[in-house]
Amino acid sequence: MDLTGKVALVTGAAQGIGRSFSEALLRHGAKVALLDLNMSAGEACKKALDGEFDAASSLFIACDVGAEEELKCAFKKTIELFGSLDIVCNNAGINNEHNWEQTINVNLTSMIRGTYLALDYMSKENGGKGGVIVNMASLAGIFPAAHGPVYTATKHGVVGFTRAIAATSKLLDYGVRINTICPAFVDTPLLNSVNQEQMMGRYYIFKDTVKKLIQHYGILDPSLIVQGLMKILQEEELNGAVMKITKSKGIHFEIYETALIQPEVK
Ligand SMILES: NC(=O)c1ccc[n+]([C@@H]2O[C@H](COP(=O)([O-])OP(=O)(O)OC[C@H]3O[C@@H](n4cnc5c(N)ncnc54)[C@H](O)[C@@H]3O)[C@@H](O)[C@H]2O)c1
Ligand SMILES: CCCCC[C@H](O)/C=C/C=C\C/C=C\C/C=C\CCCC(=O)O
Repeated sequence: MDLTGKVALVTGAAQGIGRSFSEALLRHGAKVALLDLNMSAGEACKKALDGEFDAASSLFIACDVGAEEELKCAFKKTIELFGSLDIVCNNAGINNEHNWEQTINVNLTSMIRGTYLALDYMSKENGGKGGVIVNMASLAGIFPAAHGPVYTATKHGVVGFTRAIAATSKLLDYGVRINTICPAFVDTPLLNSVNQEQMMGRYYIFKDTVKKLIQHYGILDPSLIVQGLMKILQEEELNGAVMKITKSKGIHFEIYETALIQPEVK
C-alpha cells in the first residue's frame, strides 16, 4: 500500500506506540487523525508533530474510545476533514486490574466498536473502497499473564475477534484486511502501571516478579512495533494474521491449526 495521501485514524495516539505509529504514518505521507483521552498530551503531541510535518496533515480529536458517541463522532470528524478513511489502528489500551470493567471497555469493547465503525466506512459492502484495520493486542493475547488476568482476557478477546472478523471480511468480500499485533514488553509509559497499586489492584504483589520478567525478556523499542505495522500495511496477503514481536525472535507470526471449514456464502 502506498501511504501517500492515505487517511489513517489512530487511537491512543498521544504517547507510546500510538504516537510512534502516527509519526511513521505522517512520515510516509499519510494524513492522520490522532485520537486520545488525554487532552494535554494530545495537544502537546499535535504541536510536536506540526513542527515536523504539515499541520494540515494531522488532526487531534479528544476522544474517550470507551464512550460510544465520542468514538462515532471522532470517525465522522476524520472523514469530514480528510474526505476518506483507509487505515484504522485500534491501539488505545490500559493495564488496570483494579478497575477491570474499564479495562474490558477500553481494551476489548472499544476495539470491537472501532473495527465495526471502520467497516461501516471502508467495507465494499457499504460502498467503501476497502482498507486496513490493525488491532493492538499483546503477547498476553496468546499467553496467560499471572499479573493481569483481565488484561489477558481482553487481549485474548482482541486476537479472537480479529481472526474471526478477518475471516468474515474475506468471505463477504469487504475488501478490508484486519490483523493484530502482539508485542512483548515495549518501552512506553504503560509499563509504569506495574508500580501503581491503583492499577495493579490485587496483583500488586507481583510487582517485583513482573519487573524481573521485563528484565529477563527485555524491552522492545516502539520503532520495532512500527516496523510490524508497516509490514502489515505493505503485505497485501496478510489478513487475520497474529503478529508476535519479541526481543529474541523479532517480528514473527503465531501459527494456528485450521479449525473450521468456512462456509461458502456467495
Ligand atoms: N507497552 C507495552 O509493553 C505493550 C505491550 C503489548 C501491547 N501493548 C498495547 O499497545 C497499546 C498501546 O500501549 P502503550 O504501551 O503505547 O500505552 P501508553 O499508556 O503509553 O499509551 C496509551 C495511550 O492511550 C490513551 N488512552 C488510554 N485510554 C484511552 C481511552 N479510553 N480513550 C482514548 N485514549 C486512551 C492514553 O492516554 C495514552 O496516550 C495498548 O493496547 C497496549 O495494551 C503495550
Ligand atoms: C505489567 C505491565 C503491562 C504490560 C503490558 C504488556 O502488554 C504485557 C505483556 C505481557 C505478557 C507477556 C508476558 C510474558 C512474556 C514476555 C515475553 C516473552 C518473550 C519470549 C521471547 O523472547 O521469545
